[in-house]
Amino acid sequence: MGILKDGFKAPEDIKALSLEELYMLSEEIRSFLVESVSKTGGHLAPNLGVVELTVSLFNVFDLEKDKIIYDVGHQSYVHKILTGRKDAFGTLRQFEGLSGFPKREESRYDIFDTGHSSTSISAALGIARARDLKEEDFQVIAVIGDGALTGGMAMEALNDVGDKKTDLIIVLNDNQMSISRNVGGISTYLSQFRGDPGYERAKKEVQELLDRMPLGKSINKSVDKVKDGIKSMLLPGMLFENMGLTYLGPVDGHNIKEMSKVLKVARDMKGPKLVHVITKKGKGYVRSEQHPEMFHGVPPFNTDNGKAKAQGKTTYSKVFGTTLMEMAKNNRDIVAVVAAMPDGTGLTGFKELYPKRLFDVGIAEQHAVTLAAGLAVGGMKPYVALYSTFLQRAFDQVVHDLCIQKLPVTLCIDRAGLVGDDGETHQGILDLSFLTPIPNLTVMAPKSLDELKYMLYYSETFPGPLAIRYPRGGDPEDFDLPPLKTFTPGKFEVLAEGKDGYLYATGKMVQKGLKIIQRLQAEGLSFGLVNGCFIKPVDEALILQHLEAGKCIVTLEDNLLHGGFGSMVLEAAAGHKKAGRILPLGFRDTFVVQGSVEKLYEKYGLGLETITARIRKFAGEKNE
Ligand SMILES: Cc1ncc(C[n+]2csc(CCOP(=O)(O)OP(=O)(O)O)c2C)c(N)n1
Ligand SMILES: CC(=O)[C@@H](O)[C@H](O)COP(=O)(O)O
Ligand SMILES: [Mg+2]
Repeated sequence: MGILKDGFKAPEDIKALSLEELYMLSEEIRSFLVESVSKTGGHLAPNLGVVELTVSLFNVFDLEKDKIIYDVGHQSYVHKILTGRKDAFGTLRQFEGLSGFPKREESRYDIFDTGHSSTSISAALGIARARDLKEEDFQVIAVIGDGALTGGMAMEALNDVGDKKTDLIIVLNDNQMSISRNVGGISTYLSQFRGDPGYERAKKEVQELLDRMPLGKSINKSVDKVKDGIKSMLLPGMLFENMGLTYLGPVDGHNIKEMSKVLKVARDMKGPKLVHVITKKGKGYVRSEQHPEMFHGVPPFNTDNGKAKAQGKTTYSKVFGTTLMEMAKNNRDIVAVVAAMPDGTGLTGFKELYPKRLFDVGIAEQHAVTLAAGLAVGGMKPYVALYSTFLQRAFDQVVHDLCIQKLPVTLCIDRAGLVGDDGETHQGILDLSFLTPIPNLTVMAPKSLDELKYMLYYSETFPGPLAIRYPRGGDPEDFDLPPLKTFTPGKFEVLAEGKDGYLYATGKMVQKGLKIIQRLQAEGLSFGLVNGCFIKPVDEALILQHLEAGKCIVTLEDNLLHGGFGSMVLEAAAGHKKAGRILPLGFRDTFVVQGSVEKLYEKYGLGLETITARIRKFAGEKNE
């Protein structure tokens, strides 16, 4: 009889379970996760790794009052299962279904919405300080991975927490993995404490020796310094201790008894504490244990062989990676910078071929951009590959470090537009809005996979900061417009002429635009199609030419309207007497929820039918 299945009304019930039952429950959760995520897709390996850790947290803390904040939140599935949401897993990451991240709107047990990395300690600290000011009584726990700990925000928060001695528990889930293998000094530092028996013995002996040594009062100060130095080298967690936190661990995160013991110590101790937990990402399913990076986030897959159910097609990320490799062969100045996502951005091949010319900086988008600026000053030709949503972190670096100095860095903005399943936190619909106002920055978007290749070739000799944005996934098979091969800033590509008006589309919206003008044609409306390959600068001459000829213009983009492509076209036409004949189409002042991309276009008024109807109506309206 399964614990998860029968009469289990977690989270309160967990405390009534014996140790043996807690392990049984963990196994049931694990099987459920593999079965369920194999059908829906989702973040499997991160969750398999935190099963016992989460069960232990529920075993020790009182979820009716204590507050757990999950960093990134991609590992919150176990928490969701234990807080009454198991039956909703069939809808995971689908439209109107269960979110893949903690959502305050979804459950009172979800304390803080996450999705982007390294926010948990700051948020937890804020909640803890509010608690203290209001003289309330509950525990606050931030659960953060070793990857997320590399993010600047986490470091800023650690600096603060230790200084003010706020009561808080940080559970550091150390699995030596970000999405790929974790990188950097923090990761190396943490790995020293992993169960090397020689190290453990030496550490014990040194500790005993140090304990026997007299204290500073009776002996000169330099002995104390030597003692501290030796301690820093050999005692685990001295980095955190020196920052004012009490370090507890390392503890085996799959051992519920040990975990519960250490968590109780942390619970009952005052001040900021860091519990260092060692786990195995992907634990319990052989394929994800062997390839945690492949099972970090997965599409639906076959549990027998771990293979994805749908065929993988050529993606923009892949074209970016292979083109950059090809360019790098003949240009030794080309270097790539990536923030913990070499696989997602298509740079794995580049990393293997040119390990010295690929800088994976960890989850550190701000640093990535300024590092690239420095590389450019040093005479290199840097390409920074970031997802649109994560570039949001580095706005000031793009302004202050790239654009004021006009440095020839190319920002390769992946996952621009809708990404679908990850929802509000991950949709790439803001980049045009925050990039277009930045002086000295040129912004481009290819209409197809092939065109991305030529834009990258173009970027090689581009003299200043350049951003190229492209979407998640690839092109539909039936799209076969030839790529534009040469580019002039501020010059659009006219793909079809129209008698009644023009549809100006940018990026992959050109593909949709083609279908729309064909539909309009069938209804007797003649609309031309323009590829807005430059979002900044726009083709002012063409815009004015069309307006002067009495044509209406409809713009189409997968970005917010404010500050986006349509906004740029409107601005170019501002003051012109026919400026009223422009209809901008995109996302209007909204965050876009989770769901399949096509479903979301429908919901937000950008489905084929809706756009066609809107253009029909607009074209039918009289000129002022
Ligand atoms: C600001 C930001 N950059 C990048 C990502 C993409 N991302 C999601 S999870 C992850 C790895 C996190 O590693 P870790 O915190 O150790 O968690 P694990 O998956 O190992 O459990 C990355 C890079 C993100 N969510 N937010
Ligand atoms: C949680 C997170 O931020 C990433 O794992 C993200 O979900 C990856 O998205 P892609 O699947 O588009 O690479
Ligand atoms: Mg990790």
